[in-house]
Amino acid sequence: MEFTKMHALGNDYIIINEFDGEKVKEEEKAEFSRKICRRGFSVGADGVIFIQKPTSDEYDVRFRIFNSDGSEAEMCGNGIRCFSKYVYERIMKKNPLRVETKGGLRVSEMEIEGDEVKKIKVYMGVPKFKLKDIPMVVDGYKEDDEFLNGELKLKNPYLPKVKLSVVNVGNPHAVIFVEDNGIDLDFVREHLDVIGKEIEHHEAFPERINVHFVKVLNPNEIRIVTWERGAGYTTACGTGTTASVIIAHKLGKTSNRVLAHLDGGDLEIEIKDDDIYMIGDAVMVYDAKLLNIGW
Ligand SMILES: N[C@@H](CCC[C@H](N)C(=O)O)C(=O)O
Repeated sequence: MEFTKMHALGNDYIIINEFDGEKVKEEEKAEFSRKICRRGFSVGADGVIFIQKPTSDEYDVRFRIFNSDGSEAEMCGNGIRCFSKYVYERIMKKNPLRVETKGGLRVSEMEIEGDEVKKIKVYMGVPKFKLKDIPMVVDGYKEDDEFLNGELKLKNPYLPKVKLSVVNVGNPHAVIFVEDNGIDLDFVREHLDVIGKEIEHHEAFPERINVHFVKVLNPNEIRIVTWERGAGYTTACGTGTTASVIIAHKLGKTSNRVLAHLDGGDLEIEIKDDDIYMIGDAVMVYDAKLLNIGW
């Protein structure tokens, strides 16, 4: 099977082109993704992206994303930039590109030089804040309530409780401002695999959650360290950056245009009235043929 390895800010994906036909059977996609993402034993990646024909005329193309643990996510910001570049350069010269995702319609507008996509601006849909839309279940809150800088009890020995905010931008995110929790990003890095994992799997989140630790540097810049649902630590998360800026803006911490500094590089988020845009690039690393998926 042929595949392409791509990344955006070090968040790396295996792209499988199924536009002209299925290459991995539907019932095998989860197991296939888990195996092929295993670093050292197989190709290794944070996830797998399948390019498919859309299910209705409303869209040009369909985006599917599986995390490295085999779970299917609704959306992926870095992934959709990789996907859009691949689709434009190799499948259809459509710009803007209307993409069907499990999280709803996303529109990619590409900056082109020659035949190459240099920059991608993605319309990120309408964020949802109600607990029923995350989903989140927590004592004292009703399903139509929002959870903004609310307190959640934890069981790990390093951080017994955390103030966090939640938003769904297609997929669910918990945003934690370090300055509101009396911690810094060095502390976060030291204990990320314990604290990140605990929040991802917390009983308050029946579908698990992506977790982002954010430091506001000034109204136009933030720093983020991410723990992803289904993938653990990653160098960057596009939907997570979008979620972090939406929450920071809603809490009055930042302006409507923010440059986010992530471990893998920088990403720009713009809020224009109710519309949210993510602006960044993507890199095609190599094309290859899979000989042995590993185990
Ligand atoms: N890295 C992604 C998000 C991938 C999906 C996520 N782990 C989830 O399960 O929701 C991004 O760039 O947005």
